[in-house]
Amino acid sequence: MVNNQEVASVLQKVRQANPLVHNITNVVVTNFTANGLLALGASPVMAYAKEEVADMAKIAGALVLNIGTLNPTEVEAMIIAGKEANEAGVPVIFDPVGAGATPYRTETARNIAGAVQVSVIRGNAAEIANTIGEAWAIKGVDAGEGSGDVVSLAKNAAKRLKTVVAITGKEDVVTDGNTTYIIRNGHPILTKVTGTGCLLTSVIGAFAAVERDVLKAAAAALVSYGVAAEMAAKKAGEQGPGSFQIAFLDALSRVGADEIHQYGRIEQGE
Ligand SMILES: Nc1ncnc2c1ncn2[C@@H]1O[C@H](COP(=O)(O)OP(=O)(O)OP(=O)(O)O)[C@@H](O)[C@H]1O
Ligand SMILES: Cc1ncsc1CCO
Ligand SMILES: [Mg+2]
Repeated sequence: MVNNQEVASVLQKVRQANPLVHNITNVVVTNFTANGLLALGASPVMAYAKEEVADMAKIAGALVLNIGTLNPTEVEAMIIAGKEANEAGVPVIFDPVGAGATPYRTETARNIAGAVQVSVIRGNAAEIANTIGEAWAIKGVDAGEGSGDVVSLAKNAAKRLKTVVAITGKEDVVTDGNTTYIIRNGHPILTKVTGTGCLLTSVIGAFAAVERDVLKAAAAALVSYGVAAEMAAKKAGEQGPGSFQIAFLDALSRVGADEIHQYGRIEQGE
């Protein structure tokens, strides 16, 4: 059972270990992702060339693959890096950005999930549904009243892909198919800053680099990230998304055991 105490302890391990996180990510969020990982206490690197991704991936603590602005050259590099990470026992975290939006994206998400053993896949409900080829009604995306559906979707995806699945939104659901946690942290203003989902995927990478129990690592990342967002929203949310983005980077560097114990809202689901 992952509780706030365990969340705080994995967060502390990230700060102590300063893990190297290799990101092959999209051009929109690159800088924000690097700064977010630095603020948290991890060590980001972006490397894309197929000539070097295998060498980088095998020395990293985690590899993050994100198809937000995909192209064939980059996808080829992602698969090379992913396979090398698998060989080296480096956890691979996958963000199927926009799966379902175009056939190329959907196919690529499925190809990557098939070719690489992914430790965690993180996306919104529509992206996860499209990655496993399940129909998904938009009205179920807001986890409010539809959270039961999100839980079943997450469990199905975990069983089909044999991986931990994190579906984020108003509430976050994370499951390995057997054990499920619901996290009720975060703030709606996160949806007004681009790349907050992508940075979260990389933050899961930092946590997975220091904690072998992948479900625990992912749950701890979701709680820490959501609590940091609440701290930032309190400080700067009223001023708007620009101030919030900066306050959020600050909060990622400040969030610690005290805040996790005070604000962390994680519970075990069915
Ligand atoms: N309505 C909401 N209330 C509180 N937190 C939210 C809400 N919507 C999203 N979040 C939080 O925002 C973060 C990003 O999740 P989201 O589901 O928006 O990712 P995403 O769709 O991949 O985003 P993007 O592609 O824009 O980066 C998560 O921490 C999630 O919990
Ligand atoms: C806006 C946007 N377009 C492709 S990726 C991206 C960043 C959010 O994932
Ligand atoms: Mg996203």
